[in-house]
Amino acid sequence: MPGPDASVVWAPEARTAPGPGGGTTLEVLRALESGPRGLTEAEAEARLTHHGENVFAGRRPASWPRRFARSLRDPFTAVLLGLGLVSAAVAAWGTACVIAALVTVSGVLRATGEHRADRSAAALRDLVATTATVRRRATASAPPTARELPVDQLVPGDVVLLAPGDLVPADLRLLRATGLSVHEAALTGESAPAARNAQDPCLQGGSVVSGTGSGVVVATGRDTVLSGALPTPRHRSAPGPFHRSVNGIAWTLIRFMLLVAPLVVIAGALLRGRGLETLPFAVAVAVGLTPEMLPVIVTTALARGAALLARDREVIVRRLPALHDLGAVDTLCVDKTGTLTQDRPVVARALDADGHDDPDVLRWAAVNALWTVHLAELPVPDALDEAVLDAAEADAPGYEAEYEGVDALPCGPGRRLSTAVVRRPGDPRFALARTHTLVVKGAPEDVLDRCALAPAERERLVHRAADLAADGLRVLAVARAERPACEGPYTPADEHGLTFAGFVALSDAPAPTAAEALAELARRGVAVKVLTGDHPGTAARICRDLGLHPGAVLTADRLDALGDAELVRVARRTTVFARCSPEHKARVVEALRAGGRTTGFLGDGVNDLAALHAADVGICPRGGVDVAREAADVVLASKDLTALERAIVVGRRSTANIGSYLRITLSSNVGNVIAMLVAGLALPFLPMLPAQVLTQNLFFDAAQLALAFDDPGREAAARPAVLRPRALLRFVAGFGALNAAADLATFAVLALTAGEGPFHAGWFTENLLTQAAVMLLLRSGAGHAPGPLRFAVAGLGVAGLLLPVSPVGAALGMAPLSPLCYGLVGVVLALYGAALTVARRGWFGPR
Ligand SMILES: Nc1ncnc2c1ncn2[C@@H]1O[C@H](COP(=O)(O)OP(=O)(O)OP(=O)(O)O)[C@@H](O)[C@H]1O
Repeated sequence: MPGPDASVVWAPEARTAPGPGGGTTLEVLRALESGPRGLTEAEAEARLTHHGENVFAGRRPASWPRRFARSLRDPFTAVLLGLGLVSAAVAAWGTACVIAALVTVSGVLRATGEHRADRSAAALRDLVATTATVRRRATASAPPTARELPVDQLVPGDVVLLAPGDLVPADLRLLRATGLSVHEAALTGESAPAARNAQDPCLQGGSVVSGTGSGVVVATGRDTVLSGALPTPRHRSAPGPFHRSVNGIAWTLIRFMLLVAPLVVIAGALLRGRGLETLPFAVAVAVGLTPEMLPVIVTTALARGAALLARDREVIVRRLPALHDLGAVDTLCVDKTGTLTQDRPVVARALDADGHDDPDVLRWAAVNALWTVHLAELPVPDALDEAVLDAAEADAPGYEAEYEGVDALPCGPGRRLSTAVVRRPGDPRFALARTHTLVVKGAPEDVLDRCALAPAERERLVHRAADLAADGLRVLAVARAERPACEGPYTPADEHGLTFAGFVALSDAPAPTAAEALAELARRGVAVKVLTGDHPGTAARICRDLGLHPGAVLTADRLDALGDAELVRVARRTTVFARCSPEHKARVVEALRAGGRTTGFLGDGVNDLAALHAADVGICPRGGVDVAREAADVVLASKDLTALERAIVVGRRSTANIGSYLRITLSSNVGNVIAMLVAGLALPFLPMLPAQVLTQNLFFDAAQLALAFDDPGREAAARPAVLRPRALLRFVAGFGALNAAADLATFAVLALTAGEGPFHAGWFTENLLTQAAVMLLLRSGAGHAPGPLRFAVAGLGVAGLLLPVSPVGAALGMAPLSPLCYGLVGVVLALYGAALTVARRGWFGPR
């Protein structure tokens, strides 16, 4: 039997298939002027200057002009531009110019906002920047040391060490590999991980699923295969809740606008015998409907929320829309270990098959832990192994010297046991003549399945494990087998016919803030589901201790028996899912989403990757493995539910402000449009000239930017916040009708008391003042409006009163109003304000 390094090969002469750095490994190293000991710091620095940073081409932030150009592709802007072209075609230059101004202002604001948001997001991303373990030397003669380095600092020739959960940071040629398997879905679309051996190429973008290895960097940055193959990083294909809502609203409005413009022209022609001269007015009416500031408000509100969360560095939002989606989350899936518990397990008992304390069981568990940690070269020992080793140091001293390791089969995604193959120390020349001992520890069901046991005895032991688990203990079964020493590496097929040794039970105390955070999440309408790899009994007990009613626990084997449709129903009412593999976690998340739940998933391991991708919002603690952090939309400073709950609140508040904007702008705009359509047909002249409509629109838009800075009040964070197109349209229909009534009353009053010029002025004033009132009364917040909002509302009012009597007003075709008209408009406004207050109470309830 070969020694511990049986599967480790460094074969410099071996030839490989073409790939990064063709030729033998030795040739590659020579060409790169490097070696297995890595570069010196000075060499690396010089290469960094020469090759530039190792930044993935698809991740470079877009430039400002590109962002501006992209903002023109937004559906609203496209419609505005279309309307501008129609105006220019009929030589309505005033309308065309104002539309051009609107498009430019909204595009500049949006591009600038996004640019700034992206810059600060990039700075935040740096806080969670992925690092690689690189082997470098201080000087040519110094010994190599492994250290963590931000991935962008890697250069060709660097020697990188790989471990489970690492992202392959650049294109590599592998020098060593121990049971290394790499997932390269981003490159190959292949969902199963592929085994990688020494000399193989290993491409940037892959993620290490299991095993360890080292490789020399052959290409970085733009030169990697991934940069050449994929211009943009892979992301979820289905739109998230945010895009679904915004798209729904946008398309309803666009359909309405496209209907309104021709309707105005046709109605004008049929009822008033007007010709194409109504077209600019029709265009202005359609423009009046457009919430063209929506992208700007969205970016500002979300960027502000994200900045707020990042201030104390507790939560980092990697994709702005994810903040909205976080506020929309109504179901949060978490694991148990490290989230509900502290992940500091301590051995509580070691028992034999009859339930008597037995230090021998601990000793075997420690032999297993010591040699799996050692031989599998795990970057950090698993917490369970560490606990076993700590306990054995005190209670079973001297176990380290009794055996030496031969091979190890560690735990991995979906594998709930570990095996160490050991032998008595001695002269390795006689190794073949002697025996090897397989020492296995792991989940009781999995270990007992591999033991030679009568069914009744197996059943008895399963129950004993369940009893321990019901006390909230984590339970590991320990077993072993003596085998004649053999050649070749051991495989899971060797794990059979074992002799059961006993159980090690470990306690893991609940996380101190978990109970409070769970209660707070429940109060805020978030259903928490626990998806754990652990025993159902342990999970249920921890949940109960934390005040989370576990109900009937669904174990993975029962989950497997359910069809997709059935799982949708069962997942909704189940709180704890136990013995989950990575696939089970992803399947549960998908079932919850299919059942209409907006689902967040908190996970930090390689095991969690599929579920992080499947969720509406993937959440990972900063200490999670690289691949999990890269897959996550939101990164937490620690695996802390309290910080997550705070982030949900901020997400909801941002959404509430976006909702305020949509409610206010749409109900006011729809009211205006209805009134203008009716008045346009009833009056011998156009109720407002196109330039007047567009000017008031410009003022209203500018003022509404302040809504991104509103305080939406406590109510806004009480329930999951989603922009629901239907509810919004109901609101807009009701409040739009009220607004139209106020406008029509103003028309009636002005038509009876004023000529065309004062009529326009009267309506302009009334319009801006009603809009100011709507901003104050229809916002989400109930308390005092914050400074920016008060300032914007006051500005709108002042513009409404002063502009018509100023030279600008005259240039726009307005003439001053008589005091009587002011008085009458004032009465209409007072009545509107009162009606709005009553209607608001009806909609929002008393506040
Ligand atoms: N180092 C280990 N040695 C032996 N068995 C292990 C080891 N680590 C985990 N296991 C077994 O695998 C099971 C699943 O582990 P996994 O890491 O998937 O989930 P977990 O840590 O128990 O729970 P959670 O999913 O809530 O984090 C454990 O309950 C345990 O039985």
